[in-house]
Amino acid sequence: MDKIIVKGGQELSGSVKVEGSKNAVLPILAASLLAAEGTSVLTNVPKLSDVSTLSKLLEYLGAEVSNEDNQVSINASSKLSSTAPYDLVSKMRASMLVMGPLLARNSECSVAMPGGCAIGSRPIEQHLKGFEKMGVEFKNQEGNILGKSDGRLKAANISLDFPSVGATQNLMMAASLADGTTHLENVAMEPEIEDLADYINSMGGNIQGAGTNHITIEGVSKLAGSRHEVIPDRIEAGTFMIAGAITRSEILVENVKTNHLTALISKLEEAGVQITEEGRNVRVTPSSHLKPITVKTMPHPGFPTDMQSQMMALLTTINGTSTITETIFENRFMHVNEFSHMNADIALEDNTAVIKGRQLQGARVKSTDLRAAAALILAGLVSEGYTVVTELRHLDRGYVDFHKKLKALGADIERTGDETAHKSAVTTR
Ligand SMILES: CC(=O)N[C@H]1[C@@H](OP(=O)(O)OP(=O)(O)OC[C@H]2O[C@@H](n3ccc(=O)[nH]c3=O)[C@H](O)[C@@H]2O)O[C@H](CO)[C@@H](O)[C@@H]1O
Ligand SMILES: C=C(OP(=O)(O)O)C(=O)O
Repeated sequence: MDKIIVKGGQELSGSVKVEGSKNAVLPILAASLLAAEGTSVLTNVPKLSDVSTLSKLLEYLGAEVSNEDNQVSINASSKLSSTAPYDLVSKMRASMLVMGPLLARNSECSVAMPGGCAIGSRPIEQHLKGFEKMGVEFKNQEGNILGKSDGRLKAANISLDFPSVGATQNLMMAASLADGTTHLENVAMEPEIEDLADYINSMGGNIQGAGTNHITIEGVSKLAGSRHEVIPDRIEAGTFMIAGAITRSEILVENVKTNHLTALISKLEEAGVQITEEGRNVRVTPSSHLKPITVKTMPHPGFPTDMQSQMMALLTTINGTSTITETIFENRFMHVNEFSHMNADIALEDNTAVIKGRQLQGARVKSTDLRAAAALILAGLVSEGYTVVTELRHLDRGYVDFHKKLKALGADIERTGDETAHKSAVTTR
């Protein structure tokens, strides 16, 4: 079994470069299906397992996809299949994002329901209700959602019950080829929504207001492939900022858009970490005595749920009592149990974690989701002794060469399938 072994206690130094954003590129890959002519060339694409999974799904649906270094080219000009099968959809929930493009191109889709996942049940009724307003009828058939409209989708006025990122993206994609002007209200305002709108507009679409809570989409009759550079990954950037903070080390994080990270930066500053913008880079300079803080996850521009577990890792090391309240996902505290194996003092009160800082101890822990994987590794950087982190398939969904980047910063970290050399030093459970 693949595992990462970290020996705690090393100071970090130097710089680390952030990749293109996973959560931006996944909807953009799905949106490439909207182009009935031409080839899209996406650059700054991170080499992640989620990108390969979605590329396979696009190929299954009939697109030609080629990958070279950090560039992916997609030609979706052939007639597309409308069926997204369970084995591909179940690997990654973002596969649901092909619904909008398929309904727009084919007036039908059949997408397997992937069910819940480790962080919650993650229903998609906001997507379906929006599509229904655009003229789609749905039925469930043996675990698949079948959607069908009578010809071209119709523009609609849709107000989401809450700002779902995926529903905003799916409806934006569908509306971009619909008949008329769609108004989407109470939508998500994440930077990845703006990046998707920029890509669709570069294909010939007409989307205004992305990044605000009201998006207007004038449907066009066709879209064509285009070239687009994916924005930097704000969550990977934030994860490395916490790597500097947790090790009390000064590091430079390269390729960061600080305006995508305002909530995280202000919480780090409140805790005593100095964040200095240097052109496209960010210098992280923690003070030696960090202070406890209160954090609450919120839709953007609030504190991102995807940084919650990494922030928890940091707070377990700060003297005093901090709290984190999770408001986005119903079950995104699975890592608390893993942190407690590392001697962390965390009590759960409903959706709030009360964290009292103390010295962490190395232990054998398992990644419970993608961000938890990174958070446990961060905790391992400052634990006494060795930490072994397993279930790395989660990490590989969202981080490119995570252990190599930390090693280059000075961490004592290996990734291996053989832990025998370290077994005696590691607390097993
Ligand atoms: C690939 C991608 O970009 N994933 C991100 C996206 O996920 P995703 O797009 O799935 O997140 P949503 O904003 O849709 O979901 C937020 C919450 O709303 C619930 N919900 C959502 C839709 C719906 O129809 N009904 C419903 O109840 C979900 O279960 C969840 O509890 O935004 C999340 C919130 O910032 C991030 O954590 C994920 O990293
Ligand atoms: C929850 C995440 O991703 P996904 O929505 O793809 O599961 C994440 O990136 O932290």
